[in-house]
Amino acid sequence: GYRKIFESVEELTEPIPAKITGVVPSWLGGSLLRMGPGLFEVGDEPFHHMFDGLALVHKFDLKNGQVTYYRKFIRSDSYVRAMTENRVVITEFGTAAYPDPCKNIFSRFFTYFRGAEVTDNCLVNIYPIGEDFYAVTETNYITKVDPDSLETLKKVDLCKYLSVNGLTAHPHTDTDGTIYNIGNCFGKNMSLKSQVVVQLPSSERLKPSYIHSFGMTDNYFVFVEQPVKINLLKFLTLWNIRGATYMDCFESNDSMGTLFHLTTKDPAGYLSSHKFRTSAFNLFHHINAYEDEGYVIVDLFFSTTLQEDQGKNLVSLSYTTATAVLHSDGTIWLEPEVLFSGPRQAFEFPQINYSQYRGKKYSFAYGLGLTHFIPDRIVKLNVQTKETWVWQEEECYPSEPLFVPTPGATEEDDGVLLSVVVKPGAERPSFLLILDAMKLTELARADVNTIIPVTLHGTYKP
Ligand SMILES: CCCCCCCCCCCCCCCC(=O)OC/C=C(C)/C=C/C=C(C)/C=C/C1=C(C)CCCC1(C)C
Ligand SMILES: [Fe+2]
Repeated sequence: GYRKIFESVEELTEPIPAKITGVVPSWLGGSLLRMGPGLFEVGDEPFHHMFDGLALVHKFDLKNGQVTYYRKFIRSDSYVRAMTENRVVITEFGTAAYPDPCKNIFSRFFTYFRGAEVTDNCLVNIYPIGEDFYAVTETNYITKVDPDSLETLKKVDLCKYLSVNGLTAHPHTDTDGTIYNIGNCFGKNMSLKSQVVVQLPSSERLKPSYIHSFGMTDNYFVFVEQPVKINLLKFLTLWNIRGATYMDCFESNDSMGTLFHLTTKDPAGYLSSHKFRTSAFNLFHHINAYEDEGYVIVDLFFSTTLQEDQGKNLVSLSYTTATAVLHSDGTIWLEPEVLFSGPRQAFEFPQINYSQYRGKKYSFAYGLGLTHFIPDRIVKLNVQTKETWVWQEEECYPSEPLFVPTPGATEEDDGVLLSVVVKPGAERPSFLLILDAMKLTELARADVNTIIPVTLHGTYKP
């Protein structure tokens, strides 16, 4: 059944009404916007990686207890040119584009020397910058989208404002509206066209680490330099080679372990003089980070083999078994406290009550539970007590749950969780699920008569 969420669909010409079961809270008025792949092949050419399909933006509108669903393909260059030429024209993360066989040898020769084009297939996330909404991937191209009509408005090249080769799809928004993000700059000079708060030299100059997200507290940024590396020499040489993709430039450094960098957030940002290290792990998503009693606590999802280290533990916080041991070479070795783990089980795509608890001491993380990489449940985790709650239903494939607080709420988990669930065998095979975030019980579902392919991340626009 889960294969259905990786199959191509058509966009809609107008919003379709959903059939409501249960009661949608009367205060819940707004739009849930989500991004994901929607076309998994072009003509007879398949995309080879599950996150390569062409970007589809989805919207559930909630108003007066009623719900509608709408979706449109983003008119990125990746999409428009694929539709025009009926083949994959721009190389995606794990899918190579081949030169047009109809072009003569001279124009193929010039395409070769112009280099391959960087993808603008913004399927990973959609978030607001001021009043506007941008669909993003991890390259320098972001795409402005009308959140009402879902029309593609314009492609923006961030290289015009910043010296970055790419940046994460997970920026942080501060209480004053400032948006912080982290990107890789492969050249030496950072441009001053936008404010650079802090620069972190890569521990291997020609092999920066892959970064998918970062942590932010009131005063610090947390950057985890993981052993998943982008080999720049491979990147430069492979780029023009037939059949090569971004994925081919990735490699693993088996000896470096993982480095934590702590930097201050003020405009004269500086790096902590301590080097924090731990065993090798692979990281996509930070959950939250905060300061407490002079410590910075960092919660994240990762996969690793844990080690124990001997020495005096510098952590005296009463509520954690995480340790930090000072070594004679001046580095501090970190060992985590495990909040959740299970064989073949993952807890990923984390969300919190972001507007009120980002960077603050908090209790609740919500996420997608996966079994063997198949998303099959929604999980709530109390990161202080390790208590968990689960929502699960037979043959159902949910998406990352977004937390929306009840207006005027005083409790951290007073609100709802919104998740797009696909139930392939059902008469109406997808629904927007609205859960009570406290108990993880169902308040309502809004069934639609179309399959909704996998979505990665999104935003709730009140
Ligand atoms: C929702 C359920 C899905 C089920 C799948 C199971 C997943 C298992 C859990 C894993 C954790 C989730 C990870 C999510 C990762 C994600 O969002 O992936 C999407 C990322 C994309 C499409 C990244 C694209 C990055 C590109 C094109 C980067 C290009 C670059 C380089 C590699 C080096 C040079 C710079 C540049 C051009 C930026
Ligand atoms: Fe992500």
